[in-house]
Amino acid sequence: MSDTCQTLIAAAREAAGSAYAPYSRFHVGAALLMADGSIVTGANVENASYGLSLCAETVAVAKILSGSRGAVQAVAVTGGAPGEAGQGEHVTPCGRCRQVLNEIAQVGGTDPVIWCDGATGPLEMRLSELLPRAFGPANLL
Ligand SMILES: O=c1ccn([C@H]2C[C@H](O)[C@@H](CO)O2)c(=O)[nH]1
Ligand SMILES: [Zn+2]
Repeated sequence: MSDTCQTLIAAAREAAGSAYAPYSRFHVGAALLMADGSIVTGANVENASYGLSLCAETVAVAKILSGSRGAVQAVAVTGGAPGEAGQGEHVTPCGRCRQVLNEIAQVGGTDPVIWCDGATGPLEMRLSELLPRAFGPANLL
């Protein structure tokens, strides 16, 4: 595993510790590596009206697009029971988060590497592999 992957997964696991997930008790953390070397993290934020819950990746993307709007080079995602992120199955971004992540890819002109944390080691793929033929600005009039 590269140092970058290790660092980003560690940041995602730490972020998972800040999850507000009293309903699913599934704590997710996301860490996004910016082109300037900084790391932006997010954790899932649930709601008693379950459908209003926000995924960790979406929280992190909202931070970026409402702030610096820098280019994202890599993303790490992890999840699990409290204190056990990364100790189970690989956690891949849900369908909605793939589309949300595609927006930062458009803004930064990148195709970020996505590292999905899991007990057997991280899965690595590009956003374009997770979301082929994505809907984007080119589809709009
Ligand atoms: O990519 C994902 C998938 C799920 N979750 C959250 C949503 C919900 O709070 C909990 C269980 O689905 O995990 C994320 O944060 N990211
Ligand atoms: Zn999601």
